[in-house]
Amino acid sequence: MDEEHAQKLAIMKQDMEIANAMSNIKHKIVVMSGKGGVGKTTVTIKLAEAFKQEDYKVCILDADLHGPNVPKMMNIKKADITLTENKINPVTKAGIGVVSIEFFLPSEDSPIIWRGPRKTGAIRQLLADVNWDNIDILLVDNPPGTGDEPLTVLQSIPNIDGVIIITTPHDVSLHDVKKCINMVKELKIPIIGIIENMSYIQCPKCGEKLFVFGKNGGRLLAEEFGLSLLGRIPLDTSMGKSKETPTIDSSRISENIIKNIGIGGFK
Ligand SMILES: Nc1ncnc2c1ncn2[C@@H]1O[C@H](COP(=O)(O)OP(=O)(O)OP(=O)(O)O)[C@@H](O)[C@H]1O
Repeated sequence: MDEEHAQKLAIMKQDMEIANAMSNIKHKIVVMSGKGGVGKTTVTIKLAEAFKQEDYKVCILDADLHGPNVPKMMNIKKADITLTENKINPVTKAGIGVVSIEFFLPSEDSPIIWRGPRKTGAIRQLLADVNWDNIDILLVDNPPGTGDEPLTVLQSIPNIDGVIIITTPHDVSLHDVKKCINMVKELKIPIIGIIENMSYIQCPKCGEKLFVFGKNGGRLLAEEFGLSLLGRIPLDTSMGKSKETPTIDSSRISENIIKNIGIGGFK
């Protein structure tokens, strides 16, 4: 057998291992953005909390190898990794399961200096080697953009229910997110909808909404692609050192997602 053939066989074998490992997850949702810093991780965590509030068993996969921020934002200081039948168990925090590459780095400041194949290999190995049992909703925090790692996530996870696209009203974010939408469309994966983060600032005194980064960008984007705008999240101006994530009410958005992908009837 030549090397190319052997490689193809190894990929097929791993595909089967991934499909098998993930077969009991009821719903798989991937959260994506065109560029970094728009609040993808924040929204992922807030959605997980909202789903948990509704008694769904939720797990987050932090697939962002270069900036695995989920543990920090969820205040997971030291993750004690346990195994069941040689599979990694998600670390549970506040009733939410978390799997992050950061758990396997020597320290939280250790960078990943790997080239493409090693990174995609690490993502696929995590998918195959985690104990994904007993999960109603898996939320995947995908790295930003349309490169190797987000593509690996989309191509390796079988039967993704859909992708949630995060943007801010800034022109650059709206511009970059279009590429992301087109990539998901090309892969024929459903898009659940768009969430516009940092949409406006609400005056604490009079309640007036100030659209400092532009108005209606998310809505126009949704219209252009025939997608639904799942919600708009204001900028929390009280973000500071005292808290890891902004105060956001994402319950309405999670309800929209549940409606859009027909989750319900199980818990
Ligand atoms: N609605 C909001 N109000 C205030 N601050 C916010 C809001 N959303 C996100 N942030 C803050 O913006 C910063 C970037 O958010 P986050 O890390 O979630 O973005 P990201 O898209 O996941 O970034 P990356 O992909 O580059 O890791 C964080 O400090 C986060 O607390």
